[in-house]
Amino acid sequence: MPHLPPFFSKVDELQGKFIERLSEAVAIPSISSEDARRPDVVKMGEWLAEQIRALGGEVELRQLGKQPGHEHLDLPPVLLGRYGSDPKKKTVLVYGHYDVQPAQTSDGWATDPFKLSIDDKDRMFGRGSTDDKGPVLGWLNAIEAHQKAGVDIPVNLLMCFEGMEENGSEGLDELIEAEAKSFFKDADVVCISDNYWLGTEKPCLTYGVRGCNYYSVEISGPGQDLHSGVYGGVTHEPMTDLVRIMNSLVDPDGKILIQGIDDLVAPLTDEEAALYPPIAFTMDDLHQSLGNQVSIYNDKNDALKHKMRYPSLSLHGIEGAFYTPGAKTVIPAKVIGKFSIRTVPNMEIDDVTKLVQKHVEQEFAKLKSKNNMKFNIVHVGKWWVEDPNHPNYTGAAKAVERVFGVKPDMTREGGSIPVTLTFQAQLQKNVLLLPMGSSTDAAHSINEKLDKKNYIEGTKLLGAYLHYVAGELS
Ligand SMILES: C[C@H](N)C(=O)N[C@@H](Cc1c[nH]cn1)C(=O)O
Ligand SMILES: [Zn+2]
Ligand SMILES: [Zn+2]
Repeated sequence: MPHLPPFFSKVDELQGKFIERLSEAVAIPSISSEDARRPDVVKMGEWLAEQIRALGGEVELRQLGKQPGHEHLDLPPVLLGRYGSDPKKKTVLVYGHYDVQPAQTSDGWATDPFKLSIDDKDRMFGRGSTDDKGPVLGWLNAIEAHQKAGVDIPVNLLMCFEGMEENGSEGLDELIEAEAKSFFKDADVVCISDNYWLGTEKPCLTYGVRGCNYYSVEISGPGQDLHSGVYGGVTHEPMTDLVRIMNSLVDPDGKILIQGIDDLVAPLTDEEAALYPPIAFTMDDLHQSLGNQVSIYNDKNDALKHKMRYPSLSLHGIEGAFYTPGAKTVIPAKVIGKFSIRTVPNMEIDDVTKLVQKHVEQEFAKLKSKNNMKFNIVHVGKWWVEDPNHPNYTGAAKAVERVFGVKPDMTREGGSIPVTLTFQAQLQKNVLLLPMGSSTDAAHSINEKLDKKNYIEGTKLLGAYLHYVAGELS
């Protein structure tokens, strides 16, 4: 691969510009789950489109109409881009997302979440730095470094960047289905950079994700919030009901308490169990990324299995609860509890939902409360597992070895990327997850960051992958 050294040198030379590009992106608070931020999500899509056009790519911002259930809101557009259309070359479809999770300084951030701040260890802090603005910009950086180094990109690139990934990817499945035989028809393989290494030193290739079924339980009763001194003891309290229901879902050791859920999980075979011990992952890696020694399991292999191949149930929050500092003596009139289940093979979305709904209804009935309970499905997305012996993976493994000098670990991601399954099913093409960020990046959390090294070497990796996958596919 004689073209790679000049490309790598150009990436190093341009790193200041690439960091500036990330800094501009982080400054746009494109939070897809907050209605008031929707204009910023749109602005982010437009900014990205301009960046790609400036590099010579063709871009369409495809409008998706109104957001189901929020008809006052337009969905952010999906960016469909193309760079190169040489019929002699193979075509790689890359996907990423330009929306981010919510963030406020008051959540506990050490710096402004929407201002990229670089510390003395070259850690670049900012919402979206690792999830997923850094990796998305990695593709653009790779194009620019090729151009400026005078190195031809050996594949055509199709780009699909969405603005609703953190909010259920609304509208995307329909778009992919509609465009499978038109915009996406030339794709030979799919590559997604939107997950994380298991530790901080060793890259990985990821061939599976867990699904995510997200639910809410709404309990309402009194006509308005009440004074707990005047009405405490004489009314059924929505919060008391809700806390009981939420408490019934999962135990402190992470065991899901909903009857029938465990029966849906594919049994662990000896062959699969043998995959975990060789993975370069230690309990120290886990504790470092958790920020404390609070792991449920003491054994690395148990921890890996519960990250990758067993389901989990997490309690996320209670809307309507009194949560600010102080001691307000209120009885909230309506509260909405939110929780999700990360699903794994062979859990079908609807089977899980039926069990969860039945459980919640039974638990509420046990309370004999006069309040009202509503169970809602917020969004769902299925798990995905891919064949890691495909040229898409062998090409990526060679790129990792070239850039990092090690063979990658083969992992399954505990998080969810709903579009993986849609691409696999609709395009019938192999899908690869090629992460840029590390386990300590704190995606979705306060102080999210991307290490400068991961961003710059990750840009080299994405570029090198295009060369190696072209070789493997030809
Ligand atoms: C792994 C990916 N970067 C990610 O963060 N995905 C989200 C997707 C999601 C599902 N429900 C809401 N967002 C995740 O795993 O939480
Ligand atoms: Zn995310
Ligand atoms: Zn993401």
